[in-house]
Amino acid sequence: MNLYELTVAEAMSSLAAGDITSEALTRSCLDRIDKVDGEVGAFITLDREGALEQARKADIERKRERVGTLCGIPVAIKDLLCTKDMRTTCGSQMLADFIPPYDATVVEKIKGQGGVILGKVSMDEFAMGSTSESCAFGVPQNPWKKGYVAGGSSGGSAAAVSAGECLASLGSDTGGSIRQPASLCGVIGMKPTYGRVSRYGLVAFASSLDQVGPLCRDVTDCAILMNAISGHDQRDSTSVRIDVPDFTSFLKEDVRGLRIGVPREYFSAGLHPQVERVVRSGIDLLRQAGAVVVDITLPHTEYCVAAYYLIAPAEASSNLARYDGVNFGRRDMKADTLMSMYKDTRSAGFGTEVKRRILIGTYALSSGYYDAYYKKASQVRTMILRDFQAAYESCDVLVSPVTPTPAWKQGENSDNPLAVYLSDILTISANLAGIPGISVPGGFSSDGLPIGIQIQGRHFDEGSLLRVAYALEKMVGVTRVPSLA
Ligand SMILES: NC(=O)C[C@H](N)C(=O)O
Repeated sequence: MNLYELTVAEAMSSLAAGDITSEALTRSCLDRIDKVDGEVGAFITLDREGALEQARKADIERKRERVGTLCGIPVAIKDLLCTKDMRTTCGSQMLADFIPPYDATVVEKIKGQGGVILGKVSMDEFAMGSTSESCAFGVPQNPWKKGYVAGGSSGGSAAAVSAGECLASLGSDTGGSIRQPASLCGVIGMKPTYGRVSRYGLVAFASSLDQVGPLCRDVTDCAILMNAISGHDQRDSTSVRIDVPDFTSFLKEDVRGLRIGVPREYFSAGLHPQVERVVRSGIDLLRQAGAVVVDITLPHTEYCVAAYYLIAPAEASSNLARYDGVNFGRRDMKADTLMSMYKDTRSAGFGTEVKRRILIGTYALSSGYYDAYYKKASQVRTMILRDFQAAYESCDVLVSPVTPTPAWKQGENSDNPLAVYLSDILTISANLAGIPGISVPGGFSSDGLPIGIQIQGRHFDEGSLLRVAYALEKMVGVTRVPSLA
C-alpha cells in the first residue's frame, strides 16, 4: 500500500510506532500530486518546500517530546481560509496576489497540532457555485471519472482527498459546499453546527450561513479532524461557548434503538433513481442493524432554495463590498477618478457568478425592497428551522440523499445557473437552520460515480451523525483511492 493511501488514523499510529516518518508520508503525497494533479487539478498553490520543512520538523519533535495529535499529517486547505505568508485567492482574480498576514483559527489549530500544510486547493470563486468551474485558477475534476465535475464549492478539497493527494482537507459549507463535493467524489464531508467551529480568517461569503468543516477518507478521520478544529474562539463572536466532546467517542457500530427520520420531501420528483436506490438501501441497512425508521415531513423544504438565494446573495453583496481596489487585492489603475477605479477593479476582478449574486443581493437589500425580499426570506428561514425542531421530536437524525443526481459532465450546466441552484435543494436547509450535516459514501451509480448519503441532526449533536455514519461505513464498506488510470 502507498503511504498516501493511509487514513489519518492509520498514519497517526504508524508515525507513533516509528514505522514511517512524516517526511516519507509528505513526499508520498507530493509525488502523488506530481503524478495526478495535472489531471485532477485540485491545487492552486503547492508549498512543496514548506511542507517538507514542516514534516522534518515534526519528525524531530516526535523524537524529543509529546507531540500534537496531527503531528506530521499532510493536509490541504480550501483557498478561502487565510494562511499566513501563503497566497489566499478565494479562486478569484480579485485576490490573485493576496497574502494574508495571519492564519485563520482553524489553520492555526491544525498547525498547532503539528499538521503539515501542503497548500491551497481549488474552489468556486468566493465559494459561489456547485462545480468549482468558476475558479479563476484551474478547475478540479472528479477523480472517479474524467470530464465530470468534482462538485463545489469545496471541489478541490474533495478531489484532493479522493485522489490521494493529501490525507484530509478543510472546506467550507454555506449551502452544501462540503457535503455536495464529498458526495460526488466519494469521501466524507461534515458541515458542523453553525457556531461549533471558528470562522475567524474564513473569507466571508454569507456570514450567517458559512461554516468550516473537514473532508476525509473515513468517518474516524472526520471525528479526529472535528476534535482538532472545534471550539469557541474569542475572535469569532458567532462561535458558541459550549463543551466540545471527544468526537471519536461516538464511533460505535451500534445504532439499535436510534430513531432515523426519512424526510418525505427529500425523495420527491427530480431525484435520480440511482441516488434513490443507494439511499434507500442505506436506510434498509440501518433498519437491519436495529435502528427505528420513521417517516418525517419537512413541509417548507420547497421554499429553501428561494430563501437561500436571497439571504446568501444579500449577505455576499455586503461582504464583498470591501473589494474596492483600496483595501484588499487587485486595483485597476488606468482610471483617473475614484468611482471609475472602483468600477474597473470590480468589473475585471469578479467573475460572472459573483457579479450575478452581488446584483441580486444589492437589489434585494435596496430601499423599499427589504420587507418584500430579505425579511420575507428570513421568515421562511424560521419556518424551515421549526420544521426541523418538530421533526426531531419524533426522530434523532434524518437520513436522505445529499444531491438529487450523481456528478454531471463539466460544462453541462454552465449556462444555466438556475439548474445549478436547484442542485442545492437537499443541503441548503441545514445551513438555513444552522444544524449539522454529513455526507458519507453510500454506493455508486451504474457508470461508476460515487453517491453519498446525508445524515442531519440536532444543533451540536454531531455525535449522533458520526455514530450513524460510522455504522453505515462499516456496513457499506469504503472504497479508497480511485485508480485514475
Ligand atoms: N457555498 C456553497 O455552499 C455552495 C452553494 N452551492 C452556493 O453556490 O451558494
